[in-house]
Amino acid sequence: MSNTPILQLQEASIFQREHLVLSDVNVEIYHGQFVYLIGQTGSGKSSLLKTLYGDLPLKSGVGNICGHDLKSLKDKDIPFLRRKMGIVFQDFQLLTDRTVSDNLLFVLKATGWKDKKKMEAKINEVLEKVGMATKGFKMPYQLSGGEQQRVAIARALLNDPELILADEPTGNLDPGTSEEIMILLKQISENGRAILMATHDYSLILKFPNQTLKCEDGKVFMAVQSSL
Ligand SMILES: Nc1ncnc2c1ncn2[C@@H]1O[C@H](COP(=O)(O)OP(=O)(O)OP(=O)(O)O)[C@@H](O)[C@H]1O
Repeated sequence: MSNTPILQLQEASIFQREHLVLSDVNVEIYHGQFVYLIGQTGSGKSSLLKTLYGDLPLKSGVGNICGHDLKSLKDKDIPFLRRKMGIVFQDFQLLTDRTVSDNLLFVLKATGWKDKKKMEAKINEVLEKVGMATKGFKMPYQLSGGEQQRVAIARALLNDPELILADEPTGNLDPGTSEEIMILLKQISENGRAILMATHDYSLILKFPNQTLKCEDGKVFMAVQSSL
C-alpha cells in the first residue's frame, strides 16, 4: 500500500446548497483499500460521494482525491477528475438505445480515445474482467439487473481508475446477485484499486467484512463491526 492516500478529507464540511449535511469529516483511503459507507436514509452518504466526484462543491475543509484538490476544483477540471475514478450507481445508468459495447465505446470516445483497435481491445478487456465477454452485442434491456451492473462496473474500469466510488451498487439486486457483484468488486480492489461503497445492506458487510465509515448525526466516524 502506498503512503499517499488516494482520497483524503480533513475537517471537511459537506453541503447540499446552504444545508450543512456533514461536518468535520476526516477520511483517508489508500490504494487497494475497500471501505463501506453506511448510515440511515438522509444521513449524507450520497452527498459525501457527490462531493468526492465533483457534483457538489467542497466549501470548507481540505479534500484531495486522485491528485485533485477538491477545494479549487473548477467545472472544467471535473471531466479530468472523473477519468481517474470509476463511478457506479444503484440504477446502472446505461444508455438504453445502444448495445453494451457501444455503451463502453461512447465513454471511451467521450474521454478522448481515438484508436479504433485500442478501443476494441479495451472494451473486450473490461467485459472479460466482469464476466460479460460474450454479451457485448446485447442491448441493456436484454440483460438481468446483475448483468447490467456488471456492464456498469466494466464502464467504471475503462480508464483504469485508481478509485471506484459506488453508491449502493447492489441496491436493486437480489441477495444472490448482490453477492456476485461483491465478489467482483472485491477482486477489483485486490488488484490495487480503492473502493468506497455506500450501502444499506448489513448482511453484505457481515459476509464481506471491510473497514466501515458511518454517517450519523451530521458526522462520519469509523464503525466497529460488532456495533453495526
Ligand atoms: N438535491 C438536494 N437539495 C437539497 N437537499 C438535499 C438534496 N439531496 C439530498 N438533500 C438532503 O441532504 C441530506 C443528505 O441526503 P443524502 O442523499 O446525502 O443521504 P443518503 O445517506 O445518501 O440517503 P439515502 O440512503 O436515502 O440515499 C438529507 O437531509 C437530504 O434531504
